Amino acid sequence: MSGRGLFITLEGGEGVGKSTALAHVASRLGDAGVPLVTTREPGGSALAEDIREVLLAVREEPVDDLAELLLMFAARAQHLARRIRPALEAGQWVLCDRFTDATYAYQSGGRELPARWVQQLETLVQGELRPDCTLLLDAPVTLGIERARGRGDLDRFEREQVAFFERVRATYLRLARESSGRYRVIDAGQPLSAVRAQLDVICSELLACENGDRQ
Ligand SMILES: Nc1ncnc2c1ncn2[C@@H]1O[C@H](COP(=O)(O)OP(=O)(O)OP(=O)(O)O)[C@@H](O)[C@H]1O
Ligand SMILES: Cc1cn([C@H]2C[C@H](O)[C@@H](COP(=O)(O)O)O2)c(=O)[nH]c1=O
Repeated sequence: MSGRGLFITLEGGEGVGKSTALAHVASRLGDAGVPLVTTREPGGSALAEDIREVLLAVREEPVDDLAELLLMFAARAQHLARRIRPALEAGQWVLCDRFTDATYAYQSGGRELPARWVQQLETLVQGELRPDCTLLLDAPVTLGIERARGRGDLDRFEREQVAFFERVRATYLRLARESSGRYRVIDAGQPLSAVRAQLDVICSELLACENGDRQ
């Protein structure tokens, strides 16, 4: 494949099914012969995974909101330098579980930090790079929390109040309306078979676009 690979991100609140969806999309694209890197944020490189541990750990000392925002972007800078940019430049597709839209949703929406701080850091850390396509898995907050709780111990974010997650969800839905060309919203409250069917349609569209570009 020539040229830069596609950069696809998966977003959504807690427990909506992003990891499950990512595995399905990766398998569909892999079957179609797409050279693919799957990864996640915060994390995706050794150092960024260390920062993830720091961010998700439940601790006595309250975490300052600005410190949290800066740690998210520190992890992202490393992830971009070590994994995402090299893969895209080599023509591979990158499928990433969360990216900067999560920072808008959680640190600006959830924590209520100014969105312009996120924008400034986005420009500094990413330059022009933005996802080509973002799959937003959307479901009622209580459903996602129920699914997340079914998995056991809760991390520092999963322990937030319902009102926090309602702000996260509202921010994601606003981003999807404002960037409707890039976003595909999936009703993640449906049974897995229906979610998979929606994902299959999106994969076919992405593959058709990419094949069209190459002809
Ligand atoms: N559409 C669905 N219907 C029912 N259960 C689902 C559905 N999608 C995912 N699940 C289940 O819900 C749980 C959470 O799914 P998953 O880990 O994929 O969510 P996630 O969005 O990646 O969560 P988190 O962001 O909290 O890590 C898993 O047990 C998964 O099997
Ligand atoms: C990238 C990013 C993530 N978060 C939060 C959102 C989640 O609660 C955790 C990551 O864990 P998950 O397994 O993906 O659910 O981190 C955030 O607050 N801001 C971000 O930019």
